Amino acid sequence: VRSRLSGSCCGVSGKTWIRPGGFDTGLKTFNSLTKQKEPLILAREGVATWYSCGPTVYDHAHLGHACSYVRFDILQRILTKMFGITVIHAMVITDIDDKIIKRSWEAHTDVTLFIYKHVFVIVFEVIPPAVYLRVTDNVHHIVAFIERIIQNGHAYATKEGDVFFDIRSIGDRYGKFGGAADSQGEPWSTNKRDARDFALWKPSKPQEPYWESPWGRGRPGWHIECSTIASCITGHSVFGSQLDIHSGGIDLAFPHHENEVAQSEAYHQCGQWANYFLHSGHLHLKGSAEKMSKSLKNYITIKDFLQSYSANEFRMFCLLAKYRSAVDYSDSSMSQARTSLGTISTFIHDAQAYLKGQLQCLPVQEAFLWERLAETKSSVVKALAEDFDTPRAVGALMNMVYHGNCQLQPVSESDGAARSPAVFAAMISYIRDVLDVFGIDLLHTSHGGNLEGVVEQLTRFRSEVRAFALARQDAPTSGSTSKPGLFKERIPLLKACDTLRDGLAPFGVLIKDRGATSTWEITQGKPSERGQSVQNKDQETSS
Ligand SMILES: Nc1ncnc2c1ncn2[C@@H]1O[C@H](COP(=O)(O)OP(=O)(O)OP(=O)(O)O)[C@@H](O)[C@H]1O
Ligand SMILES: [Zn+2]
Repeated sequence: VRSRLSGSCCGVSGKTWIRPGGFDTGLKTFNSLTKQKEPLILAREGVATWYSCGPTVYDHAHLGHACSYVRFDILQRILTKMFGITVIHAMVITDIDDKIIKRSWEAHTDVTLFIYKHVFVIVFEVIPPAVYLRVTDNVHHIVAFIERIIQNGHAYATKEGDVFFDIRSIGDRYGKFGGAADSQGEPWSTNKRDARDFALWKPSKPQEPYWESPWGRGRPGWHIECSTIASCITGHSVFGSQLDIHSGGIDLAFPHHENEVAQSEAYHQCGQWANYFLHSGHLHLKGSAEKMSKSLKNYITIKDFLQSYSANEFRMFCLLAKYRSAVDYSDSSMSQARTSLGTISTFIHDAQAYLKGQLQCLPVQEAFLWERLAETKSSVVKALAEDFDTPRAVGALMNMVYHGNCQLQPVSESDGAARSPAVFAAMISYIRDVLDVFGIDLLHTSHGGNLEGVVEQLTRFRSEVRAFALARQDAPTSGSTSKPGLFKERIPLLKACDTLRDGLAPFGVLIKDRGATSTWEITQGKPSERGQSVQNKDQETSS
């Protein structure tokens, strides 16, 4: 039940988090500002304003970046598709900073946006933000933002053309993310009033790109772009002085988010700018204490990853750990993700075969399965409402799949036993809905859209040939010594059917012969593994 709560964030001193006024979503989320789970209360009913610091990826995008974007994409999809909350997501594209300048600015300004759109949005199907905003398109707003902070008494210009944020001016409000209040964020400059003061504006060196400003030619500091762009775009207030959710990797909490908060609250003269900070844990190579990172050169590129696994499998890998926790990347964790997806996919295909009457089964405990479905639905919602607990939600789904599988006990002759197609149809639909919330599309394969139709036709043809080859000879006439059995001359046809089945397995097409009928599915694993699993499991017609 959503309710209007009273409360105000302005005029607050110190680091105390103020429960926002607005609409209680009924969800709980871990807030880095309080280091505990809090009720998620939004300023406007059914709408979440969400700002995320954009990528700073200039060359090889690595799996750590994908981990961060896919995890937050999953969270946003849950809010939207499970809880009906419209997410307004704005993202800044950093197209000017020290690293870009070093790499020849002109050539690299749009690389980050290109990578984001092509790698994360297209390959990993991350929903793009409502707006991407380039820093270089917004420098005049950044200048105006800094001017206001100076007017409000929270920043100062030096004669060298720097502008620094004045940390002492906000007293004990600096250090909202805890533990880092004494750290020295940027290199010491004799022009600073306090070692912790950080640059809002930097004078440009010769040969560097620059913009005109009241403090001379220069360019924005690192943190100011986010505060400005989240707060006001083209003269209008986008999120205004209040933002519901701000997200980023845990490495960004200090100093970046700390400084964003200081600047924004100094600009808006409010005590609480962003109400919730969501930080995701890092991706590590298994056994490594360090996160996967460009500078440590301990990364796996997206290109290399896609040689072995699919984007769907990576999403499942992300779902199997909580978004806040650090995760280990390894072949075994990826194979766990692959197995989970494979189990779901096989169940869907088997249940479909049952629906079509291709799979004859023992009578099903239908009421029991309806109960499992209802229980799963409520467990999934509960898990996701509790700080987006995706591993628990996937666990509930897998449990339902397990029970569904247990009830699909194939028999060669059904003898007209009662059938329960509706409950299986409902389970399939529900699984698809949940996977859709998570952004996983089981039908989506790299083979292109027509493969399903081709496999269907091929399997049908093969089934007819097999049925013909499996036909039994008439019972021998009395006095004859020969037994009824297969027509000898048709055995090569049966062998050809086996060869076709085994030959398609390495391409991810898994045909299963079930008595006289056959079912098929398209699997998503690596060719070698798919081949193996088929060889091991399914040799019944050759025997
Ligand atoms: N290993 C990782 N796991 C999860 N998120 C990551 C990882 N590495 C980077 N990110 C996230 O990706 C975004 C871009 O990070 P960044 O460009 O700093 O990557 P990086 O490889 O760590 O680079 P550098 O080594 O130069 O710091 C940030 O939001 C950051 O939190
Ligand atoms: Zn930022």
